[in-house]
Amino acid sequence: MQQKKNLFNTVWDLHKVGTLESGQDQIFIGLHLIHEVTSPQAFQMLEERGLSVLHPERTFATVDHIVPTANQERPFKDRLAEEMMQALEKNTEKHGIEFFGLNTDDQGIVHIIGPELGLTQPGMTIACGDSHTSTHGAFGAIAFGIGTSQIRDVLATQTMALSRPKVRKINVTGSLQPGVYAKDIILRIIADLGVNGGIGYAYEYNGEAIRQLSMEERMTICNMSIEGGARVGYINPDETTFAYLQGRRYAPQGESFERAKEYWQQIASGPDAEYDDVYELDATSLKPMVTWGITPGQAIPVDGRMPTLKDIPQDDRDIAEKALGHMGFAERDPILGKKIDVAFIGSCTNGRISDLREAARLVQGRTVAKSVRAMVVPGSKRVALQAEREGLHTIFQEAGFDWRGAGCSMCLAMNPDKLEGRELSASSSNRNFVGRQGSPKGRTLLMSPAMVALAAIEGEVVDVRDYAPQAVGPKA
Ligand SMILES: CC(C)[C@H](C(=O)O)[C@@H](O)C(=O)O
Ligand code: SF4
Repeated sequence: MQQKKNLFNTVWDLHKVGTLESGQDQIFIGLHLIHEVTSPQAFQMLEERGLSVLHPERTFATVDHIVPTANQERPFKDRLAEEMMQALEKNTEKHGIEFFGLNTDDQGIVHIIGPELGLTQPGMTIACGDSHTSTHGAFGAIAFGIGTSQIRDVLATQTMALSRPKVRKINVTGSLQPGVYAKDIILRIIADLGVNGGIGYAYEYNGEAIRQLSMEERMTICNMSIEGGARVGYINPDETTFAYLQGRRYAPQGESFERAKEYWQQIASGPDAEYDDVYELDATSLKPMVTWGITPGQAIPVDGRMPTLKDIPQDDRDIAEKALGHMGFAERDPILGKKIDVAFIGSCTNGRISDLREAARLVQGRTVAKSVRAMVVPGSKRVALQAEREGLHTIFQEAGFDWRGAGCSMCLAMNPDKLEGRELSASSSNRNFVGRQGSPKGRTLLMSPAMVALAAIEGEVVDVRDYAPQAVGPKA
């Protein structure tokens, strides 16, 4: 392995089958994950051409987006949801693809269960018909969100055509202060570089602050790469990665684990690896971040104020004006103290066990404000079961949160969980687009799950650093 190559280029070159006439590379895909929303049309395309799935043993399916989180009785009340579910059941059965359905403990949001099951491993190429596939990069895999025709290509050939992106190293130095989390790192990066700043790039997150993060925190960061325009985001594998993977169902076992580990160590970017661009960020100076607008890049520190339109570069001014209009906020408004109606803890960004533990710790012994509808939706069945073993569900329920079944839920409201009217929600998810949480007039403030938990209690945006600051801190 060449010392100067970064992980991205090493893994790309190892999976390159050839160069196509178009100039794109044909890349072998080691792991293909599918869900109910984007796969039915791809299977239909195979059908129309009389093709079969080339490597069903490299393809795994789950159901997440349309899953009702309260009543999961079949048939689902929503006819379209039931159709999507049936299509996935039929397609996986017909092609011999493993399906982690609602009747198993393995079901959950695709980006949560891949890592949980040890399917996601360093050095892999991973594809899934879902933009947040970048999450899997947290393990030192290169993982691409793909569209329907690419799902078809991967099903039929286990390869797809891709143009090689450039690689930007995002070097996060220092250490996070108490009350500042992985979510705040990525919201800051997107605010700084812009929602389009990463187009044409893969982001390598590196530096002391990243090395200190747990795997779950690393996933939060890689998950939102796509919100910054980078289709791929990754972190070099290290001892934290290996410890997480050891013993997981699909991870190599025993001696093969040791061999794999040696290999995984070799592919990591070396100290003199080269990049197309480098961006520096100091973690020590970061504060809890909250979005005030309608793109994940429109975020400010919790003690900050919304921008003045004339100070915003022309390119961003129109969307900022639209954002203030939609949100019903004014220039220079503080974000602190904004009254919320709904609190949502969940999603593939922040619906893992460590997120729930931290939220529960802050909620314990407190009560949700009367004006707030609050819910916790574990990202997977396994997260739900673990939380229940630890009694977290009781803490949430006693405080007045709704404790739900696993799925995407109000992250995008393709199920019955939706905002109503102009409701303002504090949400641990990744997108605050207009209408994202199910109501065209609905409004979303993105923040860390700890901040959502406290907003639920107080009925308004508060600063997590003001709550038992000595006890608040990044998760171990
Ligand atoms: C439904 C799916 C295609 C979509 C995505 O690609 O990300 C969804 O998961 C989302 O978060 O908006
Ligand atoms: S939780 Fe949200 S972002 Fe993640 S896959 Fe589901 S809908 Fe997409």
